[in-house]
Amino acid sequence: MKVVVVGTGYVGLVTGACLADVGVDVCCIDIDEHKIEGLKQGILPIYEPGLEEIVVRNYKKKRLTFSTSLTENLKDVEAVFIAVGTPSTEDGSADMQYVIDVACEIGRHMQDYLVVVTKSTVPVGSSEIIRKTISTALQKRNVDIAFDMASNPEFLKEGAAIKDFMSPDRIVIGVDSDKAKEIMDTLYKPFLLNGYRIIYMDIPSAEMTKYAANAMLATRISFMNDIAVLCELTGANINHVRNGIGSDPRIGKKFLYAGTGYGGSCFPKDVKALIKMGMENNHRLRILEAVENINDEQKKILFAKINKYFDGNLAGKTIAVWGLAFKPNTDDVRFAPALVLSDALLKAGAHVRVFDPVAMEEAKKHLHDTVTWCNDVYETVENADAIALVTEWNEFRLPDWSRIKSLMKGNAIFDGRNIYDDVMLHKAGFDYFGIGI
Ligand SMILES: NC(=O)C1=CN([C@@H]2O[C@H](COP(=O)(O)OP(=O)(O)OC[C@H]3O[C@@H](n4cnc5c(N)ncnc54)[C@H](O)[C@@H]3O)[C@@H](O)[C@H]2O)C=CC1
Ligand SMILES: O=C(O)[C@H]1O[C@H](OP(=O)(O)OP(=O)(O)OC[C@H]2O[C@@H](n3ccc(=O)[nH]c3=O)[C@H](O)[C@@H]2O)[C@H](O)[C@@H](O)[C@@H]1O
Repeated sequence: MKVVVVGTGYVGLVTGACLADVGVDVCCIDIDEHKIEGLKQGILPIYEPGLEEIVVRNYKKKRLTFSTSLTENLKDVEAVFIAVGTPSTEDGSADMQYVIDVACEIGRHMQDYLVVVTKSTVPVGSSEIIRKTISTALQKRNVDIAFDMASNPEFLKEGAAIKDFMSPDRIVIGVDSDKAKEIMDTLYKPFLLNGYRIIYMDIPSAEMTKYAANAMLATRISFMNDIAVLCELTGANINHVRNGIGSDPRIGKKFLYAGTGYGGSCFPKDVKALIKMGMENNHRLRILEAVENINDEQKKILFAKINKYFDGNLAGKTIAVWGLAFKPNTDDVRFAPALVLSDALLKAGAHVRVFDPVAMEEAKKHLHDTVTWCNDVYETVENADAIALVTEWNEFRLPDWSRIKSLMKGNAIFDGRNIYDDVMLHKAGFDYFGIGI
């Protein structure tokens, strides 16, 4: 079986590599020549645990190939997965331009029947727009080639993408033809051996399912961040509250962690796009408006705590920032809370010393040059007045606190992810501040 995946980013590369790993003949396409050249040499454009091994193994076996040309790779293909970006436009809606470009290209060059699978996160109705775009291109060529659409939104998490793709909780597929269903069934059967389920539905429902899933998860996070603020004001502890409510199976334990706000390339943009979709349909999604507002506030919370601790006078203070990626196990810094914090600290006149185990190179593209880039946690804390833990990488969990204390000028720790034991740190002589505790 032969498929093409267009867009070789976090989703496209994982999709292509995992399909190749179960025996499918996959060609991954990207317009970024540098990315494609690197991949041919085994250099991955992203950090994702376990991905390199799968990419290299399948490239060597020639089941996985890379190209910048979709045109030359559409022959004998049964499905084309569209996995290009759909970032926010200025008004918050999803930018469909990259997806439409790919649709035009497919219409201009497809030879035989194939299924066009939308894997990018796209607003409801997009598959119809893609279908029309392809049909128009076929009409211009004066050819009559049949094709079907499928919506197959992706639910993987960065940092756990391989496991999420290989053993998914569920695979959602929207189709409106038996032929497309048959092809999607064949492609995904290898991932269903342990009883994992494909949920079939109509195409608009599949498109909406993706947004609703991300919006629900973002809502849980903003809800907990809001309760965390109230915990601090009333003397409760959000960690106990989380344990208390998470034990109710109707609520569940996951995605209840208060922190510095959700970041990443998806929750922020997908919440925005869903709000916009609501407005376009004369329906205000008031819960999501609150979710977004709370998140914007939460991203400022560590700065507010640090600023208060130093009585509003951060000029000349040195702050060590631990973690730059929007979450652990990724180098992705898109909409990362650490960038918001670092910028605010710099603006207030503080010296900012930063370290992240893998996201330093990515962060350099976004962060002001005046931060000091350090090689490890110990270097960041040299003469620091305070530490701000923003990303809960494993290696930040149990550092040598006495060494850290001896290297620091001050003794304040601001724990943006509630990973430290406050009692232990107080005993070790630190002033400790968490979120909602
Ligand atoms: N990052 C994630 O964890 C997840 C992302 N998604 C969705 O998947 C989509 C892709 O997201 P990412 O993989 O993060 O994006 P990304 O930005 O990492 O990768 C997109 C790739 O598409 C390429 N591209 C753009 N236009 C192209 C064209 N015309 N032809 C060929 N390649 C083209 C870009 O050069 C880039 O390499 C988005 O809609 C996103 O919302 C869904 C689930 C998870
Ligand atoms: O559409 C997408 O791109 C993906 O978005 C999220 O995945 P991802 O953004 O990679 O990472 P998450 O683990 O969901 O974390 C997102 C943000 O929420 C924060 N978070 C997460 C969980 C929590 O309890 N509290 C919390 O603040 C994280 O720190 C991070 O900043 C979803 O979890 C995926 O299912 C989805 O496919």
